[in-house]
Amino acid sequence: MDTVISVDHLRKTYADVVAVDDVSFNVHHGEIFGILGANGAGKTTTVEILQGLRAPTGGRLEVLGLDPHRETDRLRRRLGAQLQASALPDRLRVAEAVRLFGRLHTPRVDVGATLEAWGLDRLRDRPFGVLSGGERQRLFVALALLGDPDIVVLDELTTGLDPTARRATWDVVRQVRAGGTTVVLVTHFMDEAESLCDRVAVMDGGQIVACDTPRGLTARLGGPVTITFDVTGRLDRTTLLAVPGVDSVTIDAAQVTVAGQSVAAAGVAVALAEQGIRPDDYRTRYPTLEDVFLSLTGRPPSGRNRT
Ligand SMILES: Nc1ncnc2c1ncn2[C@@H]1O[C@H](COP(=O)(O)OP(=O)(O)OP(=O)(O)O)[C@@H](O)[C@H]1O
Repeated sequence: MDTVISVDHLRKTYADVVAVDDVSFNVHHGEIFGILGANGAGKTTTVEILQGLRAPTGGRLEVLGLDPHRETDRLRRRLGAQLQASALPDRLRVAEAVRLFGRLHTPRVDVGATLEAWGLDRLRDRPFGVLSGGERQRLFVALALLGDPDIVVLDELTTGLDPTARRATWDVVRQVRAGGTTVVLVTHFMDEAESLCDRVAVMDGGQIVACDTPRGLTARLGGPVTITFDVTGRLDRTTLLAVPGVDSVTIDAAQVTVAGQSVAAAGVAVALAEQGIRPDDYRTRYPTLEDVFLSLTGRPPSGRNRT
């Protein structure tokens, strides 16, 4: 597995504020690597250092074998970053934006092919100022990908988008990965990290408190699977307790709650069927990244945007 970014004991202070505190991680070629955390966790500072926009106070880092602080110009050709909304004038048309930013790259950018690749051709004559939030983000991703960089950094790409536009933007990010570009995705949305990222670094108070695949994080830290259902007839509690992976069975009037490891989910359904019980409102709740965040930081995430 090729490492394209390596960060080792990175530290960044602003006067008495420790924004990034002894952070280490690697990003592999071709993955979507998420940096997840609440406001002020140190995410943006970390990715700004990766792009050479800020100097680290301490630690070592390499991006595509380059030192971002000392070899910024060489890195800029290989690392794309998303613009802020304020970077484009409202009257600039979509095709003009692609043409304008395309001039910064060699070889020349094929404007028509770029518009088509990102589903922007029907918007080509529309001024930036009238684009919807999702259309703007699609344009920003297209601009960040001009020049075919090896890595792209996307920071809070879906903030303020409605559920449909968010999902469409996720598809655009998957399209970026499918094209072979490594994505570093900064987000404070748990569901975004969970469904989009191959691996996630959870940041809190300037530190990385966990780094793994979303599934690895939830399996390790997310707590038990919970199965709830309603029954009207008699239920043999001991049979359910004997199901492999079941830790507890609680019966409260007609509602039954079973907690256990993920392996228990199928076993409980089978045990009920064997008892001839047809439960109502049968629900299985698997741990989510939100549970992981809670267990790591002791508080719920600030970025709630479940869809
Ligand atoms: N230029 C600066 N001067 C002083 N403190 C700063 C500066 N930039 C960031 N900070 C502080 O560093 C900490 C980390 O900020 P950072 O922007 O990296 O967090 P973040 O995780 O990206 O947050 P958000 O999701 O709100 O953007 C915060 O406490 C912030 O106030």
